Amino acid sequence: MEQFYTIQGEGYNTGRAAYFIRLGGCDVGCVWCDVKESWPLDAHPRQTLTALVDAVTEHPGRNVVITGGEPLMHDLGPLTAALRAAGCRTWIETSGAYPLSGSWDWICVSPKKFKAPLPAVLAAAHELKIIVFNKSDFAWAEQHAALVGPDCRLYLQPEWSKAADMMPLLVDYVKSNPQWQVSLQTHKFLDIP
Ligand SMILES: C[S@@+](CC[C@H](N)C(=O)[O-])C[C@H]1O[C@@H](n2cnc3c(N)ncnc32)[C@H](O)[C@@H]1O
Ligand SMILES: Nc1nc2[nH]cc(C(=O)O)c2c(=O)[nH]1
Ligand code: SF4
Ligand SMILES: [Mg+2]
Repeated sequence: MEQFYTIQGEGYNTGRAAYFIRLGGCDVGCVWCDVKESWPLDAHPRQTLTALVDAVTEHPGRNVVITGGEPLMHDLGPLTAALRAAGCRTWIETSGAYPLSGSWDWICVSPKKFKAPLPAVLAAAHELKIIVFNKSDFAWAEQHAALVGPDCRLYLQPEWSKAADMMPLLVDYVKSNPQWQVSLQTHKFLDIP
């Protein structure tokens, strides 16, 4: 759908330069999704792997984030193999609702109520990023934290439109439950893609 070289705004890799490849297609249906234009599967132009990798390597950064839409609706084996062959690190942003494909250096799973994450994807996560939209989401976050591996990093990220209301609760929650960290969508404050 789109591609851009920017700074990873969220989660564990916040602040690192990264090339983003946003793949079209998502049927998860989050009411608050900040990229609903990505939902149609076939509305976006197709590109060859060679063209994509060439575009990535025009920039000095070698971190590549595959996002969407829901990127795991596609078989990501060929894309991640081509990126790794070009010396890139492969990172994914996924809801976990579809089976894992591809080879990954960093897997961020952000599970959704609208379409449950698969246990195997949660088990493979390096990072669990829960979007906090209302106060019931803390208990929901703990249910998912029980399903990830022992070394998985745990993040609570406010839903953008509710951030002002939820931040005080989120701060108190992390102070009381320090296994969790706060993640903010810092690119939105920086006004970059
Ligand atoms: C647009 S999604 C694409 C990847 C994948 N479909 C997913 O949901 O993880 C990228 C990240 O943005 C988060 N996100 C989407 N809309 C948001 C919003 N309104 N506020 C905060 N985070 C949001 C998602 O939870 C996910 O972690
Ligand atoms: N800068 C920046 N960081 C991000 N981290 C996750 C994003 C996404 O939409 O997947 C995103 C994004 O859209 N922009
Ligand atoms: S799973 Fe991701 S892309 Fe799909 S609707 Fe939810 S936030 Fe948007
Ligand atoms: Mg985004």
